[in-house]
Formats: sequence, structure tokens, C-alpha cells
Amino acid sequence: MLRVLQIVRLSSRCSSSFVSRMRFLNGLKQNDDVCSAALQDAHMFLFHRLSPLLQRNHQGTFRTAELRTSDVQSLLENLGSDRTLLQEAVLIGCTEQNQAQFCLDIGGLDQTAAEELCGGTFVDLRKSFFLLSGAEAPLVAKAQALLRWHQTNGFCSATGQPTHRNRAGSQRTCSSSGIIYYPKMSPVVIVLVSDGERCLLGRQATFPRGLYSALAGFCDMGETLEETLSREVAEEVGLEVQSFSFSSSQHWPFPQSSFMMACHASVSPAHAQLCVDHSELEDARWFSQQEVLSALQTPPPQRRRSPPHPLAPPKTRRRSSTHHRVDPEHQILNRLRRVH
Ligand SMILES: NC(=O)C1=CN([C@@H]2O[C@H](COP(=O)(O)OP(=O)(O)OC[C@H]3O[C@@H](n4cnc5c(N)ncnc54)[C@H](OP(=O)(O)O)[C@@H]3O)[C@@H](O)[C@H]2O)C=CC1
Ligand SMILES: [Mg+2]
Repeated sequence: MLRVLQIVRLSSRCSSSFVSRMRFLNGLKQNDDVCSAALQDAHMFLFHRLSPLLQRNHQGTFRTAELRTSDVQSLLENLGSDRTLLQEAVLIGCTEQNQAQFCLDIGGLDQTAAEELCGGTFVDLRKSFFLLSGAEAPLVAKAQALLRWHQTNGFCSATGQPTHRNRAGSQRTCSSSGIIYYPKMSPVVIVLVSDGERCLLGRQATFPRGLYSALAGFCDMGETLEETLSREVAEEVGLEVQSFSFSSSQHWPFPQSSFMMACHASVSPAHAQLCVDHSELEDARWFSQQEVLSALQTPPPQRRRSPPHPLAPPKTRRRSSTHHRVDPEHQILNRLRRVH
């Protein structure tokens, strides 16, 4: 209890609310007792088999369901589950008022009954990205990534013995060897290539019909950011990058958990002839400013009737103005504004 009070005092003494929140969260990750105390009255984000619970409000827009710990306790009882399931909740953040936010997957319980009791729907993560706005999309993405990591890291890869999580869910430890595992991400580069006049966009065969996006690829072991970027552009479209600049970064939950670094790159207009590797991309082509702008200004349903058009993915705007959006639509517009 003394440690709980120390962490609360340390957080409340800080002049900056950001510093206060970061200290508060760090305290929850480091001390199981403090974290258990915070879980007693926390904000809870529910998932069912990794799909977040969303509710439609009176304006017809979607939000994550606003549940507290006591709501989830009642829900579990009504669904015939005992309260111990709550111990599987994972810490994902805290509110401006230093109230802890946790997520919990109730995939073992009846989905329809849970939806009826909560007045919401469990929506596939990709779809929910298009329905949510503001800080909710990145929070839900982070929650799903952490839940997935716990569901798939129950055993130590060195000893084969079970691993046990700390209260916050920020790490797992092998019960036999003591090896500590932390949530894992794959670094990815996404790059908007320009020849000074046009932007290069490509599409994979699995993309929805007509959608094009900036090029992307996973970093190989030992590579720098610029080495990945140059290799991916060379591999996918056969061009040699002359220069590049870093733009921004974000967590991306697909296909597992990626840390996506967004860059701009330039190629010489004299060497802009594409040689697409069709085993990686179905198509890649240069788009003019007018093509990109008119596609982005056309509402999505009409866009589908007039392919090809650039991908306008869901916005994952961060809470603070000091954080940047990294979605390709934003990159494309910024790049075009710089070029012209
Ligand atoms: N334009 C795009 O492609 C866009 C991509 N993204 C995101 O960018 C990331 C990279 O996508 P993509 O272009 O497909 O990547 P790559 O161009 O690197 O090609 C994907 C292939 O890389 C191999 N690979 C290497 N490391 C990994 C890893 N850690 N996880 C999975 N596969 C790996 C796999 O090959 P194999 O199967 O042979 O083992 C996989 O099929 C993903 O997170 C994707 O969701 C987002 C927006 C647009
Ligand atoms: Mg790729």
C-alpha cells in the first residue's frame, strides 16, 4: 500500500500532466499491487476473439463501448463466467485524469449474449478502423496487438515451459528459466516515392479492387531504415532511390504487430521507368497530383466505380498535436503540396 501511495504522490507532484501520466503508467507496469489496485476501478475495452466491442451513438457514429471494471464484473456473472477472467485484463494506457485503461478478450464466452448485454457489436479490427476516429483507433490497435501477443506466447521458446505474465501484461516470464519476454513488433518501412512531379503507388492482388497505396516492406535483420527503403523500392518496382527523408511513425496491427516508419523518397525523372515484380505487386504506376487529389475528394463508394484510385486508409490520428498522422492519404497530400 505504501508503494501505491508513493506512485500516486510521485505522479501528482509533476507539473506536466504528460509526465504525470507516464510516471503513473510506468508505476503500474513495475508493481503488481499498484496495478491490481488500479484494475479495481478502471476503464475496460472489451474484445471477442480479438474484435473490439463498438457501440453506435445517437448521431449514428461508432465509439468503443465505455465500460468500467464493475460493468465487466456484472457482465461476466451474467454470462456464467467467474470474475477470475478479469485477471487476464491487459493495461493499455490511462486517461488524462490518470485512470487506468485495460483491455480484456472474452472470446471463450457467448458473443451474441455479450453483445445484447452490452448493447454493442464486436467488429473486425480492420472494419473498426474505418468506424472509429480520434485517439480510439490507435488505442484499440494497441490493445488487440497486446491481447494477441499474450494469446500466442504462453510458452517459452527456449524451455517449452509455461510463461507467466505480470499484472499489467507488459511482460511474460518463463517459470523454469526466468527468461523475460516483451511484446514484439516487426519494423516496417512505408515509402512514398516521387520523381518530382508524380507519386508512385502500388497495389497487391489482395487489396480491394482499384485501391493503390504507398510501397511498404518489412526490415530484414541487420538493415538500417534507408537500406530497407532502398531494397524494397528496388525489389518491388525496379527503381534506385536517390534521397529520402523520414516523415513519421505509428504502430500498425497488421498482419501481426508492425512498427511502421513512413518516409518520402526521390528518384531521378530520367530513371523513373517501372519494372514491377509481379510476384509482390499486382500493379504499380505513377499518379499525377490531379489524379490523387480528385480520387481523395471523391467519396469512397463512388471511388470504387472509377478505379484506379489511391488508397485512402482509416485515419489513426494521435491524441496530441505533437504526434503526426502517418496514413498514406496524409503522406500523399503533403508530398504533392511540397512537389508543387
Ligand atoms: N502497400 C503495402 O504493401 C502496404 C503495407 N502495409 C503494411 O506494411 C507491412 C509490410 O507489408 P508488405 O508490403 O506485405 O511486406 P513485404 O513487401 O516485406 O512483403 C511481405 C513478405 O515479406 C516476408 N516477411 C518478412 N518479414 C516478415 C514479417 N516480420 N512478417 C510477415 N512477413 C514477413 C513474408 O514473406 P513469406 O510469406 O514468403 O515468408 C511476406 O509475405 C505490413 O504490416 C502491411 O500490413 C500497410 C499499408 C500498405
Ligand atoms: Mg511490400
